[in-house]
Amino acid sequence: MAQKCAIGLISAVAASASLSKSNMASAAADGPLTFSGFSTSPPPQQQQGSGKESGEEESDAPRRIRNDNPRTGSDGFDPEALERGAKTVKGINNSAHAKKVFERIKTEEETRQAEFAAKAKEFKALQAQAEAERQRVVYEEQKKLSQHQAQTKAQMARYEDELARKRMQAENEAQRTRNQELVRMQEESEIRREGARRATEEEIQAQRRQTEREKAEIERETIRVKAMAEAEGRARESKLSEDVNRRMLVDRANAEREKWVSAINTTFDHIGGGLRMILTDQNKLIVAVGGITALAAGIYTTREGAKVIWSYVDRVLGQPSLIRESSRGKYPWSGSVSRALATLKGGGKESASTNGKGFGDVILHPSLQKRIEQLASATANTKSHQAPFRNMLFYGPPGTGKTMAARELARKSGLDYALMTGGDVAPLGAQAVTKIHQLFDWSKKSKRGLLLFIDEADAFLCERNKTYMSEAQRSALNALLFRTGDQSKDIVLALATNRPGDLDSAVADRVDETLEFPLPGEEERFKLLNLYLDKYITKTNLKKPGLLQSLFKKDQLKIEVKGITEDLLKEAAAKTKGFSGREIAKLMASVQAAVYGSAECLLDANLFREVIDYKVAEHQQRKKLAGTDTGNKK
Ligand SMILES: Nc1ncnc2c1ncn2[C@@H]1O[C@H](COP(=O)(O)OP(=O)(O)OP(=O)(O)O)[C@@H](O)[C@H]1O
Repeated sequence: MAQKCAIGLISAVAASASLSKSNMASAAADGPLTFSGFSTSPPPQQQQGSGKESGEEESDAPRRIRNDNPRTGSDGFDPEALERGAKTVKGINNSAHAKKVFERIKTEEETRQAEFAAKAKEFKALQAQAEAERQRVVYEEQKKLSQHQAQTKAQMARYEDELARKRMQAENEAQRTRNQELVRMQEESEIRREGARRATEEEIQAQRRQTEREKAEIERETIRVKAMAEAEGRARESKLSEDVNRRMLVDRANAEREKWVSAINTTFDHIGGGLRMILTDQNKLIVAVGGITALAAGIYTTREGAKVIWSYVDRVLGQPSLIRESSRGKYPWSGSVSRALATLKGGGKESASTNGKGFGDVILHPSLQKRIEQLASATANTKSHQAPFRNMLFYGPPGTGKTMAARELARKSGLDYALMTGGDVAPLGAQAVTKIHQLFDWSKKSKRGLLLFIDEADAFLCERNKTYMSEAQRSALNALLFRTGDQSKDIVLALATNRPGDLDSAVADRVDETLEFPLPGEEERFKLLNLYLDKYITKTNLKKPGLLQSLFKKDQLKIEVKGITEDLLKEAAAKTKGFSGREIAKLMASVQAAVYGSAECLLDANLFREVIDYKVAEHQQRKKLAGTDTGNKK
């Protein structure tokens, strides 16, 4: 029995020990270790803080009795618990169901052990979970940290980039400012250099101009002196030859006079004898007086009758007085006579200017020339188709070839042409209207059709309400407007003016084609210079002297031409900018005069240049004067 009891006690102690062990394990997990079963002196705060645990233990373990006065030995061991255990064991031992109790206790103990194992497992799972959680948190923290670090790094990079950009901008700005400063300095130095260059150039040019002016002055003076000397020489020469001629003439006249005196004396001797015979015979006297009277009356009557008949013929068939020039000639037959003479002269061949090809001696801009040619062929076709003619207006500066072009147009179109000047109408006064009608009647008689060219048309056909226009002039204009009211199949009206704006609006309304004649361009000036060089210099050498010239005058001077090249003519064409065709023709006439004025009758490059320069200076001067004039008028 005692043995059993001991065993029970031992197992109780073991159970307590195992309980204490499991308690220790749980306490290790939960917090500070509690040893409620065999606690010697539990710390007061632990007892207070673990109230619930002690409560739980109260429900699970046998109830413990509070010992306020523990009997502890010198070594600190309190045997009371052991005693209590022994008592309990004794109680259990005394019980009839001790075995059952033990078994129950064992079962409970096993259950509790299992529970503890489950709890430990659960605890381990929780611990693993907590570990995983901790790891996740650590990972997240690390992730956040790395993100933060990456952000910081990116910010740092951005900031550095920003700084670098700003630094670069600042550097660029500084560089640009430096460059601008440099450019400004360069520009200033360039301007200074340019100013100095210009000043030098202007000085050189002024000097050159001064030299040229002096040279031109000297040249002009030389030409003047030369011309004067030449003129003086010629005058002296002609005076000498005049004296010789006069003497010869006097001798010849004396001889003639003597011849005539002797002839008259002989005649008078005969007449005196005859008269004496008549006067002595009365019958003969009567016959002689009657015969002489009848002869005088016959002569007078014939002369007066012829005058009357001629004036009638002239009025009916003759050319109106307003016409200055005409291809028809003064009388209807004179056109064909002159044409026949021309044919005979030319041996049946037509000259280059009248052969229908080319454009005669008129040099025009190619486009204008083409237009005139087209107009000529259109006019020719108009006539052949019996359609009405188209009137034309030529306008442009003076001396640009308007009249010449009108003549060529008429020639090419196969029409007759007649030329009148607007300025001739005003002096006719009250006669003007009759003359205009006469002119149109005469024009209508042309079988080939007639191109009536009115030069300086603005003098006659200007605006009708101008105050200075006379009544006669207004009537003449009205007469012309009346005659040109309808489109004509006989007359082409070609008007030429330098001031197209002055024409009466009714006149402008009658115009179908308007052609502008501008000043010749460089190419045209070159051609004009060539043409007039040919006309005034080269061809004069080929001209045969006339009969009178060969009888009475000494041999014509031959002009020698040296060094007048195409380049020289081109140079002259460039210099003569602003010259009209007429001015160029006159310029070449001046060249001819200068050649005749020279001792050797030689035209070389120097003389040619001299005259050109002189004429160009003259032209500039004239233009300047005209400018001042117009300025003053304004
Ligand atoms: N285009 C030209 N081609 C050849 N010679 C010309 C030309 N223009 C003018 N001339 C010369 O000038 C002279 C005058 O020409 P024209 O009478 O045709 O001029 P215009 O224009 O009718 O002048 P204006 O308006 O003064 O009457 C001609 O005789 C000729 O020597």
